[in-house]
Amino acid sequence: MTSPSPIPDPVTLRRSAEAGDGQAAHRLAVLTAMGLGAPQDWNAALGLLEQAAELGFAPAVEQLDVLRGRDGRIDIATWLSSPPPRPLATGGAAILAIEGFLPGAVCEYVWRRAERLVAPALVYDPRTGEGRREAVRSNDAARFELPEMDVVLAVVRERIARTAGLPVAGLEWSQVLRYAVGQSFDWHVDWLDPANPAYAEDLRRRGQRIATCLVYLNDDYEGGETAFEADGLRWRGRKGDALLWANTLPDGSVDGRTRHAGLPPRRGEKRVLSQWLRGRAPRP
Ligand SMILES: O=C(O)CCC(=O)C(=O)O
Ligand SMILES: [Fe+2]
Repeated sequence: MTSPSPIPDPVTLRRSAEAGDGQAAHRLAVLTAMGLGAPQDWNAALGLLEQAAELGFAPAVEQLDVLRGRDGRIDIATWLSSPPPRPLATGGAAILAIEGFLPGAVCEYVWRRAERLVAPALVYDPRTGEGRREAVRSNDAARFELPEMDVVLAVVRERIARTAGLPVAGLEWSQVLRYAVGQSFDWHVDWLDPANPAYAEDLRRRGQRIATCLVYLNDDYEGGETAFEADGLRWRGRKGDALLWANTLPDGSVDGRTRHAGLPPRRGEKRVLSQWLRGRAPRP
């Protein structure tokens, strides 16, 4: 699940950045965008990203290219707001589609970042606190923990949090899932079973996984829908569309109708960003 990655010291990073270290400027931009170890400040984060690019740190140049509009400016207010969600008919479960959630260039960027990190997807084992391989998931996954984070991903996470109306500090590390033909994510729920004592400590510390957001990074495949028990719903987005659903009911209890699966593509490769959202920031 989310092993704590130590937060680098912002003071040391700033010193290194001032001494001409572009990578340090980029790390500081990420922390500032995420509000980790430093107050969250998007304008300061973008300034640091520009500094990193000027210092020759190539990943910063690539991110600025993704974020800049035609006029060369970065409109952060627009980046952090999303098109309105549309409820899908699902017999009461809160499952929303958001068409055009991310521009195609961001989908391509996220996949370029994920491509080098994907490995067989693991299932969380509460006994060990680690992931283990299981037949339920035959797909591959990449997880962006803090050392892998960048400013574009921080923008995407903030946009997801704001759309869901949940604090960004409650987001787990973002993952990208890749399904080759025939690979699937079998029927499952995303919430942690409160009746299973093995999850008690995680639930106390981090709270329930109350929402899930998927962003479809491509659409040149056949099959591969996300299927829900609720209403027999089967949905797949176009490139850049998102699916957002609540795993819990308004009273906080888990919603069994949100059982779902990532069905196998029949042709082509499916790529999706998967974001699990807790309802609050972790406690110590
Ligand atoms: O890929 C899909 O359609 C489903 C993914 C999923 O269930 C998850 O990430 O929790
Ligand atoms: Fe899921």
